[in-house]
Amino acid sequence: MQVFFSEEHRRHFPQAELNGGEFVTPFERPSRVEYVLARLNERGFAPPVAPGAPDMAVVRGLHDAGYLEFLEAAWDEWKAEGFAGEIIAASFPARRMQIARPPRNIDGKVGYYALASETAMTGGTWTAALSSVASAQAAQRAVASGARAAFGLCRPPGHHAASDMYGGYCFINNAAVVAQMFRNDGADRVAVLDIDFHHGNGTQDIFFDRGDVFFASLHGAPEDAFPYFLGYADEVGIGAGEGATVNYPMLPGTGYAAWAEALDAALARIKAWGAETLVVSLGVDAYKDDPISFFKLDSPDFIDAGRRIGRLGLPTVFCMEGGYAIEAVGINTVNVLEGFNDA
Ligand SMILES: NCCCNCCCCCS
Ligand SMILES: [Zn+2]
Repeated sequence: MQVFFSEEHRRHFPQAELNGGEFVTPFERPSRVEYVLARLNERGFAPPVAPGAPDMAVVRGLHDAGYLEFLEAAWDEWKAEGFAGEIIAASFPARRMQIARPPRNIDGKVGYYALASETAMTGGTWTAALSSVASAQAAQRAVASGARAAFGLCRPPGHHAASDMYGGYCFINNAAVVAQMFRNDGADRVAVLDIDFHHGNGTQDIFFDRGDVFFASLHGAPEDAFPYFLGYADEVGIGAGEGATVNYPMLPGTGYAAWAEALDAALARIKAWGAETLVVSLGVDAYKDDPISFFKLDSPDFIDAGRRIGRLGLPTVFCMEGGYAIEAVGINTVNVLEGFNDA
């Protein structure tokens, strides 16, 4: 399985994340991918290939133009406003306010486009996000050219990014871009399976009213887990998309047996729906020692999960999402890939 990865991810490393009223070292940090790279090498994967420039046409087809302009210009505008720190959202369009009118002021614009305050942006975030989606796109092209599967070692992740929202460490929705590329290549039905601990609110939102891309997510129940405000089991899609979204929210302490039941249910739905290609939002923060999650999967469970996904028998692109138990993120991520390869 070919891996695609860009060193440009390093341009995104905020100095702080707001967590529990403190500024801490961001959980989503560059060393995460170093552990994945080391494990890939240890397990004999071919050296990762650096992607070329991103194909912005498909990115623009999924993300709002104003949002992309905001992401690209934010740092300069933030600095021009005289702010000394990194970009952190502080004012949000809350209930019964004007939620569809972006302010002119950059502080207001940041809050308009952000879904949470934990995700800081720096002068290198935009470039890093472009390199991340370029890795995902290169993985899609490898599969579109005949490979059974490929892995976009994407950093920053993407599944929380909606067409016009960033947060949860995400800016451009890599998995959604890959799904759209499969559609553009002629696949009538594409499925996205999100096994990250956190609900892929951005991916769901992008495809919620579409009947050509199926979205299935296993995640911490929104009552208890970020992103909190999406991911309920009664969210099934609207309009042409009705029946093309399925959510499996699960409670704190969920172990692999129950999680695997949800995985099998999701895989059965994807198969019954008639998906021709599969995109996996590969987060491994369902791991028992993950610092910001509450499931209890152990490392061998990720091998079995990969095997179950592989048995679906679909051309598959894996996009790296979360996983914050830094010492284990490499083992757990590569375990999924190896389980898939063994299927
Ligand atoms: N400060 C702890 C809350 C975490 N909030 C963002 C989580 C994003 C996960 C991305 S996979
Ligand atoms: Zn996550």
